Amino acid sequence: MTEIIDGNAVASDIRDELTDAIETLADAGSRPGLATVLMGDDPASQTYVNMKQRDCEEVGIESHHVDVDGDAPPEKLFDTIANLNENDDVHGYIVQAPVPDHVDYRDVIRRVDPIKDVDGFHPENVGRLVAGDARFRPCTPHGVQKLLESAEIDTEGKDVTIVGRSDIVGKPLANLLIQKAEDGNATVTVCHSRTDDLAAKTRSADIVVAAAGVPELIDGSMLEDGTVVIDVGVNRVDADTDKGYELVGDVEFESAKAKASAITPVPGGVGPMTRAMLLYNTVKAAGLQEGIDVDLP
Ligand SMILES: Nc1nc2c(c(=O)[nH]1)N[C@@H](CN(C=O)c1ccc(C(=O)N[C@@H](CCC(=O)O)C(=O)O)cc1)CN2
Repeated sequence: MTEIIDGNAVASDIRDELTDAIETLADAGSRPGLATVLMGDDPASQTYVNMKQRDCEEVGIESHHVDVDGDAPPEKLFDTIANLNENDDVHGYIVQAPVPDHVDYRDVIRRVDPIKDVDGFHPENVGRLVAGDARFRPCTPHGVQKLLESAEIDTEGKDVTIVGRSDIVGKPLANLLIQKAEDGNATVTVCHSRTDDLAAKTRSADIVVAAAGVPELIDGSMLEDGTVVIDVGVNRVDADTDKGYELVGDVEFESAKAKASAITPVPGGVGPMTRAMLLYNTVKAAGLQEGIDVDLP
């Protein structure tokens, strides 16, 4: 029987456990604050930002939000960032990606105070992660690690093929999984759009992480029996539904499930974990800035 790894359930457990840490902060007179910044009106980004705010409310994190006009000059976004860096009520914030084409996301990230960079994207935090001393693990890779742990899937000595080399998922996840750590010690192959014979790389893996942003790129014919399949993709494809689209992963679920020993669904797999780990990083940021020790799950 193939195990379906339930990201909604694991994320809910993490939110419950974070509540204790949030109480510790409250006892010491502090309430963690998270701000989301959205430039433009990308519908998927609006959904994610709304969900992040709802998650904050559920666990007792104060949420703030700033909308920046999609046609505004980059300086408008940089001013918003400067204000958030100075705002003591905001312990962490994220600038939702993607930003409009006329803004270079790297210019944005460099301006975020690294201690408030709860996405873990600032070069200082990337450097720390690569050096094995992560301050904030990026939310999706950390969520993938927590999902594997929840399903008791050990990465030690395993061959992991990551399909996708993004700064948000592929690169940081590869770095985390090769680390000398209980949730690392894997042998990692990172594939991308120029990889020759992708199927050979996925077939040779114990664990496949699909994070290419290409709907149903990986199907069962590309997997050996018993592979663990983690699907990071959340793609909106046109469909005859109320919303006019349906959510599809980077994995063709039914054929992959027939081969996999365990698999994450879309929706309800990695997505909710990305949001839960953002709450985790926010609580961690609040503890660091307030000088309060908090127990994190
Ligand atoms: N600043 C950032 N921008 C982006 C990140 C990020 O980590 N930081 N990651 C992705 C998108 N993402 C986070 O914002 C994200 C993706 C998916 C979900 C999610 O909960 N998905 C649900 C379905 C939601 C729906 O109904 O559409 C699921 O998979 O079950 C949350 C966050 C890009 N940008």
